[in-house]
Amino acid sequence: MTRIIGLTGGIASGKSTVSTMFKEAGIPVIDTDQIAHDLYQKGTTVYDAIVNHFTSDILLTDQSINRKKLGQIIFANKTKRDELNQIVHPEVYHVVDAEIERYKELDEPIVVVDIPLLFETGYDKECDATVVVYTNYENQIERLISRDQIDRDYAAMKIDAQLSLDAKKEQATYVIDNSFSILDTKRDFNHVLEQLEVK
Ligand SMILES: CC(C)(COP(=O)(O)OP(=O)(O)OC[C@H]1O[C@@H](n2cnc3c(N)ncnc32)[C@H](O)[C@@H]1O)[C@@H](O)C(=O)NCCC(=O)NCCS
Ligand SMILES: Nc1ncnc2c1ncn2[C@@H]1O[C@H](COP(=O)(O)OP(=O)(O)OP(=O)(O)O)[C@@H](O)[C@H]1O
Repeated sequence: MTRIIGLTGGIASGKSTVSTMFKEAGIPVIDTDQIAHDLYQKGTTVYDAIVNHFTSDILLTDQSINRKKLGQIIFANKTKRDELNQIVHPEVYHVVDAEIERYKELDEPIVVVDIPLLFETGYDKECDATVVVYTNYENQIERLISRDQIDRDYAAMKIDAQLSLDAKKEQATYVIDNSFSILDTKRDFNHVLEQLEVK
């Protein structure tokens, strides 16, 4: 029986940091950001649907999708964000479901699905347990500013595009606090592995 663990957090809370820890523990991770990224390649139905909806204004000179510009559009406008989500999410979850079936055929004991919008899309209902990577709002802002080289207002806009981290924490089976050092986070992570009885 393959157990499905939904991994989420807030933007820049540390999902990828914890996702790497699962991989280092030998646990397969399905990364929905990466799946969405791959679906954006020129020639896919998602690429065509996005260009059709948002026009070629969101293309770079090499005809690839200008992720930065698309981000600026959708993080500032909920209607456009919902429209992009309606184009992308069904295709992402189609790939996720196929990946999970493959792991079930391999009789993999546990699979982690890294989904930024786990609760927003209701995919937590498909999981046997959920893990929320938590940090405080100020940390999220600071990390976004330094990682994405954006200003405070845009960082706040990106954070506000999701359910609050406190709300996600409330719904989580397990919470990993990623507010301090990576060593502290690793301690929380190892505790979650024990709870999941991963040998
Ligand atoms: C807006 C886009 C172009 C920005 O691309 P960029 O390379 O700058 O960021 P990346 O894809 O790595 O996402 C970074 C983080 O942004 C947040 N985020 C991404 N999409 C969304 C969204 N639709 N709503 C809320 N937060 C989002 C997540 O926390 C994600 O981890 C891209 O995120 C996108 O296409 N999003 C729509 C598809 C989606 O919802 N992806 C999330 C996983 S299914
Ligand atoms: N404990 C920590 N202390 C300091 N910086 C951290 C910590 N954890 C993560 N970071 C940094 O914060 C940024 C966000 O981390 P990470 O990419 O893991 O978050 P994420 O939730 O996957 O982000 P996104 O939602 O954008 O995919 C990165 O630049 C990372 O190096």
